[in-house]
Amino acid sequence: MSFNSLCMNNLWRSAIRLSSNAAVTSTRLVAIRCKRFGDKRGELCQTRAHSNNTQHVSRKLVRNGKEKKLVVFIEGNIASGKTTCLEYFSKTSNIEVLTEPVSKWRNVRGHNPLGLMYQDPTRWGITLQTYVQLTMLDRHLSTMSAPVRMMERSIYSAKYIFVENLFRSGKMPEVDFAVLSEWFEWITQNIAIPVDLIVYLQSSPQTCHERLKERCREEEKIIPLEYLEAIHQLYEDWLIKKTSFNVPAPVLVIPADDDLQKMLHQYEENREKILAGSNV
Ligand SMILES: Nc1ncnc2c1ncn2[C@@H]1O[C@H](COP(=O)(O)OP(=O)(O)O)[C@@H](O)[C@H]1O
Ligand SMILES: Nc1ccn([C@H]2C[C@H](O)[C@@H](COP(=O)(O)O)O2)c(=O)n1
Repeated sequence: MSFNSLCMNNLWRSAIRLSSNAAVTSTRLVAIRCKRFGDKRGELCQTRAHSNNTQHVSRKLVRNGKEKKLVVFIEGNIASGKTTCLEYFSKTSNIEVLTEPVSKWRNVRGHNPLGLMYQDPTRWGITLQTYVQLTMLDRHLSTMSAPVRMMERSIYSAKYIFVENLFRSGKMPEVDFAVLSEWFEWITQNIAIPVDLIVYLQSSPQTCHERLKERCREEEKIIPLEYLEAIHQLYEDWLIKKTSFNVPAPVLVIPADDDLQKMLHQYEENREKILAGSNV
């Protein structure tokens, strides 16, 4: 038996010994280690780590006949209505909602990297995006407290949309982009980021601009329509055309230009699909 196989066997054995309460955390740790050992069988590792009664069913895991937890990312442009959507679903029992940690981005030990980035993206883009990457990873790896997790954006959109936009628009130096890319690649190659479905709130940049002005977040007052158009295009290429970057889960598109009442109706219509982690 090779050294790697020996280590993998020991890891599985110790993971199975862990209590079921620690299942999510242990799955994560084992998945991380599987990747570190160059093992491509991340899903198999997860299955074995859960328990002897675990079986793998399509993209989901079931344990003792019960469905494993489901993770849904809510993606979309700035002010497209992601937080409002999450607030709506947070009223449902059994759904855990994680909003973006914007308050951290506005205040890290008394500094405001979000505000600094909008004032001078070339100087502070790397600072904000490094912190976004860390705080999003922390969100992804936190222990789930409900069967369904709905999470605002992801480490993927941070890189594929926001970092990419800074770089393409000439506002991020090549060296900063290279360092962030190395970090991102290391993280995504070594750590399993659970996701079952991406819900894309597809709104026009004009609608977002109106809503952004209405929300009136101090740091965002200087955002022009062109910025939202660039973010929109990157989202479309990633999640609709699927021509730019890897899409880590099926995508459910919800048109998001309608007024609040109609949007709530649409969320209700899509509730079953979302809770099933399905885009059909
Ligand atoms: N369907 C809607 N129609 C009109 N205004 C909306 C709608 N959804 C959200 N808003 C408002 O638009 C602003 C941005 O919404 P928010 O949910 O914070 O967006 P995001 O989280 O995507 O940035 C908020 O002031 C919110 O009250
Ligand atoms: N990787 C990221 C993620 C978000 N931002 C900015 C965009 C907004 O000003 C703010 C929060 O976004 P919202 O939830 O309102 O869509 O953070 C960024 O610059 N980089």
